[in-house]
Amino acid sequence: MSDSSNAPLDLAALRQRIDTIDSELMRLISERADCAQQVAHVKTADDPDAVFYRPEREAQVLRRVMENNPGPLHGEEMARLFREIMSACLALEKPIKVAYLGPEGTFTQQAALKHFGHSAISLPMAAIDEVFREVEAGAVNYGVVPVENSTEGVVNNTLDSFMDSGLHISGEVVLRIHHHLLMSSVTRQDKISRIYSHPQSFAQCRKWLDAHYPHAERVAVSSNAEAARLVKTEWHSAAIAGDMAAQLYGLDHVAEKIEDRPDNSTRFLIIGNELVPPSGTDKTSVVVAMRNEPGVLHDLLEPFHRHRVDMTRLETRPSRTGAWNYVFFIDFKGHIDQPDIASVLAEVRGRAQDMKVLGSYPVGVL
Ligand SMILES: C=C(O[C@@H]1C=C(C(=O)O)C=C[C@H]1O)C(=O)O
Repeated sequence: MSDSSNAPLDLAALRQRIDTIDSELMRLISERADCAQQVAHVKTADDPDAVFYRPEREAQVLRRVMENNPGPLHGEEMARLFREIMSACLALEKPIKVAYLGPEGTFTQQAALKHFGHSAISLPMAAIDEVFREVEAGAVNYGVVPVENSTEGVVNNTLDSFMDSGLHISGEVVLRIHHHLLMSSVTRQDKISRIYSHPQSFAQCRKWLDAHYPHAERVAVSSNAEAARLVKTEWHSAAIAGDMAAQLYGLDHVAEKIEDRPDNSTRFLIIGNELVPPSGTDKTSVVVAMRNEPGVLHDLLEPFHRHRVDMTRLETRPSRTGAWNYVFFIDFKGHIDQPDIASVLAEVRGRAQDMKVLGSYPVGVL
């Protein structure tokens, strides 16, 4: 390495090796795409209306990639590459159509692309219930909606939409949420007196704002992407939004990663029409209605405890109909096809006024 006269020769040799590897990679990816196409033909031979996309199979592929990854690339990075290869392979048959809580540039769009890859067609919707409606109407294959944030808690609109819907959960995706203070080319950085953002983002950056912009007016808008759009024309305004919105509207960073908690993350759900077979590492979500009587919470939780089922979340929502007094949203590890899970659910159903399985789905891989 000390002999610098060798460097150009080494560089040329290395580049030649990379070119050879790329050709081989291309041949292998094409062979894989050809295989995936053949799988699609097998599926349609059995059933002309077969869905090509298989969430449980994709989760297995990605888990295998992460387990077998030899490095030096990080496992998640390698899985992201395979995520895109699978997405492109699937799109050869028919690109998957996904509705998400818009507008363009939201974290929900970022979650949709993280889950389905960039070959999916993603369509922005104005509200969470519109995402549900679009999937129910069959206009899209899947929907993506936020369900909980590690700092701010549950997204009530999403839980409420499940109460009225027959849709199932077919997946989850967790996204690290980084907020930035952004300005446009017309903003005068020393004169920022108004900051636009979504109320959840303001809440997630409250301490930072109190410390750095205590006197700026905080204007709540319907999404971070909308906030980013607004600052394009206002010289005294800035926006709090994420990378996607910053890129979409060509904004510059005044300050990066201003969220109060470094582990700030949001969990999104994928909603669709089908129940998903087991992938090996799954989660189940149910909604249970109980009478408003003493001891109901204990009655509800006791079977989970006795069967040693690992509960990952419990949310309570007030019922919106007279018949449902208390509504609990419960997430736990396992799949409804497993006998132990089936017996817990049978017991819970016996104690509840009503119970609906929202879905069993692969634990988020990426
Ligand atoms: C190829 C298949 O169909 C689709 C494509 C996949 C892939 O490219 O690996 C995986 C699952 C499906 O979404 C399959 O079911 O195996």
